[in-house]
Amino acid sequence: MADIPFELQGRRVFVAGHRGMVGSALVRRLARENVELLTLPRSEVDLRDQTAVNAWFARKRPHVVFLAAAKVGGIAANDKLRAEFLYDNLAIAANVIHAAYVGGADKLMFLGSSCIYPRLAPQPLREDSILTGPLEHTNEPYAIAKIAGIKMVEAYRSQYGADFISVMPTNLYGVGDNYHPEYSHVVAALIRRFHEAKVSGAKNVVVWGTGAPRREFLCVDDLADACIHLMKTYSGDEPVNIGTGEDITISDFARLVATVVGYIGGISFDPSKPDGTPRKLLDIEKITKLGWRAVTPLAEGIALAYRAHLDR
Ligand SMILES: NC(=O)C1=CN([C@@H]2O[C@H](COP(=O)(O)OP(=O)(O)OC[C@H]3O[C@@H](n4cnc5c(N)ncnc54)[C@H](OP(=O)(O)O)[C@@H]3O)[C@@H](O)[C@H]2O)C=CC1
Ligand SMILES: C[C@H]1O[C@H](OP(=O)(O)OP(=O)(O)OC[C@H]2O[C@@H](n3cnc4c(=O)[nH]c(N)nc43)[C@H](O)[C@@H]2O)[C@@H](O)[C@@H](O)C1=O
Repeated sequence: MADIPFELQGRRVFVAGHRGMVGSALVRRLARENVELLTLPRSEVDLRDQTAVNAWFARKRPHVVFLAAAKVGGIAANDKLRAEFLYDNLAIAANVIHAAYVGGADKLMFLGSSCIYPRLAPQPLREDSILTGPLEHTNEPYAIAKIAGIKMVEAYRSQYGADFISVMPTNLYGVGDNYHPEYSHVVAALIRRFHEAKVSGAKNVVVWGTGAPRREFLCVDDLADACIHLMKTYSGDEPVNIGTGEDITISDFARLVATVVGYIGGISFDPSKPDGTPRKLLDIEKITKLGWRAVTPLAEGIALAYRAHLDR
């Protein structure tokens, strides 16, 4: 088992998914760590391809792996592309975790998600509530694949003594988010919709669902900082939640985004669209005790994400 604190300096660090929102934030944050960064475009190796993944790991032998590659999307993408969310995420997790073990990586971090917890688990969601009840239907395939990744990490730790860990980020937003009109998460969807309404002078913007669900939102640059902190300081079986410890209803959140964007028209709700999990607030006691907390206030983070969206 590696010593704590774990040194990143001078090591070959592979960020899987470096072009994504999380992976690119990790690359920005790692620029302060004096590491040898390894990245791998999907055009070169599709991480679902076991043979290609094994060959790449055998050649490059990364010391450290951040597994931030995944098939990712908002509630509609998860609900409609159920086969892809299950297959892609199972294959990516299985291939990368196993290849990191065979290739002798010193440490690996697997990124799960707050949606792995049971739909009606007690709030705030503690790490030990995993597998204590039924999952939310809209993202069950994604959650099952992520739970398989978490269990691989646990099993490779216990059987092989590999220093692999899992983290559970809450809902993320920020630079590099996906603004697909149907398949994005709520933050990007609302930034885009309110901006387009402001520009066109539309009188109303429709927000999906009832507006009643509660979500916790974390800026991706805070998440990247938490991942580096945990890579250096945490080595344990249980996943670690990464969040702010605060949540907000979707209706209040929609008003906040409208204010940040400068949209002054009406807002209505479409209850024919799914609400998803009623509430997802992470218990952050563990990461707080490990010495980390989020620093970006929500309104400030949304303003930052909006500016980045306009600059694209
Ligand atoms: N966004 C969120 O709100 C949350 C995200 N997470 C987790 O964080 C991680 C990153 O998410 P995020 O950055 O938002 O997602 P993105 O969709 O922004 O990025 C995903 C990355 O994975 C890569 N990828 C996907 N499939 C493959 C494949 N078959 N082969 C190679 N590369 C692939 C993509 O490559 P390409 O650029 O070529 O498409 C992209 O770089 C995921 O594990 C996700 O579960 C957890 C909680 C919340
Ligand atoms: C990160 C997490 O992301 C997914 O879960 P989710 O938390 O439900 O994510 P979401 O951002 O898509 O929605 C949050 C809430 O917001 C409401 N909502 C309103 N209006 C829009 C809207 O326009 N788009 C979207 N997407 N949602 C909207 C929406 O109805 C829901 O009540 C998981 O599938 C899973 O993949 C996962 O890990």
